[in-house]
Amino acid sequence: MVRPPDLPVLDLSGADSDPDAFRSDLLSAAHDAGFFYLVGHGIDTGRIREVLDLARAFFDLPASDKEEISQLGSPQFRGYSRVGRELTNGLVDWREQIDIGPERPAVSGAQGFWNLQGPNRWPSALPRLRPVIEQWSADLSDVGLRLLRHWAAALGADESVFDVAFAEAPAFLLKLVRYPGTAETEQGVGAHKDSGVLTLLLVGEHADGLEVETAEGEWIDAPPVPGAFIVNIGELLEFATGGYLRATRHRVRAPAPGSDRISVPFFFNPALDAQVPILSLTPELATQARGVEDDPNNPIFATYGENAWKSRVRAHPDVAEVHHGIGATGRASAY
Ligand SMILES: O=C(O)CCC(=O)C(=O)O
Ligand SMILES: [Fe+2]
Repeated sequence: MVRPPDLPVLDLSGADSDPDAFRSDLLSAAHDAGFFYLVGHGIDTGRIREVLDLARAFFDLPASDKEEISQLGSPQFRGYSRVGRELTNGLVDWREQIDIGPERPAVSGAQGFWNLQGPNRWPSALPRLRPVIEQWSADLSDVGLRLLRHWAAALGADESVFDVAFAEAPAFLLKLVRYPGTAETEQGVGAHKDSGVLTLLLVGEHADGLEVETAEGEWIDAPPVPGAFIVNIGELLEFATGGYLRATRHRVRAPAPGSDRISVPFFFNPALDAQVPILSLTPELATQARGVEDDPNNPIFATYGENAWKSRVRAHPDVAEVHHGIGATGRASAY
């Protein structure tokens, strides 16, 4: 039995025939909860199944096949990290994962966030992964851009106001994630906001454990809805709208021993050197904007790459140290 979610469900297939209704729902979903389910997105269930099956197949591989693409071998933070190698709020996240980005050459002599550009690491034991994920990333980027255009229009801006930031070399990030069951910790991934623009999250069947913080500071469950993506706002969209759209904190509870959770988050992000435009809201919307959250432990940078560099270095201090000589900051911080 699928539990009805506490979060809104939006249907993108209705957006062309009745954009006004869709936009108004989109605006309130992203203003209030900052999290919603998206159906009618046009990605068929066979492809969703294939991506989840490939993720499962990867995590079932022997450790040596997974370590072949260890993230420790990538200055760009790409590849596999086993349980124990990632931190949120200074604590270990109980998950293993592959990080994948756009396939581009590394920048020679790169400084700062330009170190995030470079090649992926693909497992030789699972050759089908690369073509499937490359197509998936292209298709989810289209869905992401459609949503952004509806948001722009709903906020009273030109529909294409965000396009330029994504037009050349958008720097998406995709993860295949597995949270093994454990009695050792409750932290699958600790509470955080996503650092980009928006996230399209695919979760496996029965993949419980995602929790979302409400505006009142309570935590509610976001259970899986078959065929739907879970969508949430990233810090840059909060920034672009003076806090009218909410980058909602969320976390994943570690599964009970004997079970696990598979998820495939797709972070739709602009070019590393892009600044997302700050929108001038209509007076009515402006009165409801809450301002960008001012958290001294988690400054939000206007340039996407700086925001991404902040979160990658914090999440993977081992890669930061080995490749970039950055020591652990030791301070509690968002993801
Ligand atoms: O695994 C999930 O369901 C959510 C993961 C997440 O929030 C993240 O990686 O940013
Ligand atoms: Fe997240």
